[in-house]
Amino acid sequence: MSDVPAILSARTHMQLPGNDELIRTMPCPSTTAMNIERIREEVSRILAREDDRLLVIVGPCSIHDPVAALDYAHRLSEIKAEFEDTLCLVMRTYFEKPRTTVGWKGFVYDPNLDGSADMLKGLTKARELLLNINALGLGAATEFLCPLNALYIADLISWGAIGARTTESQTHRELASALPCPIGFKNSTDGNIQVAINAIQAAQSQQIFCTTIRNGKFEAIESTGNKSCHLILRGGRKPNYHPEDIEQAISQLESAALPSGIMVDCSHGNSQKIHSNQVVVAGALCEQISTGQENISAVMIESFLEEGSQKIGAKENMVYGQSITDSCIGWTETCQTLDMLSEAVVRRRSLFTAPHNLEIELKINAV
Ligand SMILES: O=C[C@H](O)[C@H](O)COP(=O)(O)O
Ligand SMILES: C=C(OP(=O)(O)O)C(=O)O
Repeated sequence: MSDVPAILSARTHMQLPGNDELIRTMPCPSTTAMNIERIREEVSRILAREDDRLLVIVGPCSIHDPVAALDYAHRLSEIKAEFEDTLCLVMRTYFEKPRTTVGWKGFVYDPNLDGSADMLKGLTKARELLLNINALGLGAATEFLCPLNALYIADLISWGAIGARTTESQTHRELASALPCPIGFKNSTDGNIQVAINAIQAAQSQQIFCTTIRNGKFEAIESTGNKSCHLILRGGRKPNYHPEDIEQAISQLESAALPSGIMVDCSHGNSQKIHSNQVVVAGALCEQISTGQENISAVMIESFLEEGSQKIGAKENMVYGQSITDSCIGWTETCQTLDMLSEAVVRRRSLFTAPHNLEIELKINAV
């Protein structure tokens, strides 16, 4: 007979190691840790508008196949240097998916895609993939959804999101207040941006909350407060990437005395979940950036090797490098979109620097 009182109506699915135990067996090498720290600082500076480049969080809607994800990471790291002067590229590596009702909850929950829910494998393979991606010198971005799962990977993340469905959650704001990387809060699914602004204020503050970080034991911890938090406009009932939406967001941020560097998500409510619309949204952002909109500091793009999406099916029938959650733009459109964003940054820069030959700068960047 168990001496533990029945607290939850649940039974053990599988035992998991503590986060510190997994990290001890799969440590982050010190050179990688230093690089992650450097990328976090770069990202923070861009969001604080101390660096006029654009942060671009780009990659699949979700990770489901680590081989295809690493393949994508190789491609991204190869073109990263080309854009270094205008764009800071960080790869989306989303291992957990928030669901409107139910559905596949992501790689850490179900890496075999068959409902067997081998979370030990999911957490281990997620960490392995992050170590491999970071070893390429490429930063990784993720959505922090389960506050406990976060503890297994947060040391390998350069930028994190709190999603539209959890921005209003106190638990997530507490977690964000302790996370070691810049965090973006999305507006809610109906388009309310005030909840994200409230979240930024909460996450910037010191918070005391319960978690486990050592030997699987729980403790109350006191966070420092995360000063590098920002707003993500992801659209809602209607898109919110137009100039008047950006102005409205700036005014609400300024009223709350918060820094006004904004990320715009080209997908989700802004694309109305039609992947090709992401290019249209990016084009509209480029128009604003080129004409001097300085508050657009970052964009998010859902992109994978192949455009579109597919349903989970028999392994042999699945398309390599295609999303199994929201549909993504493909690699060719991704490169074209990055070119367009880069050019917009050059044009914006030219508006704020001493007169010079813009055409020459654009040519130099294109080489
Ligand atoms: O980004 C992915 C999805 O938009 C998010 O997980 C919600 O998906 P769902 O509405 O299909 O559950
Ligand atoms: C789920 C996501 O976004 P949102 O929270 O905006 O729906 C996402 O970026 O994968």
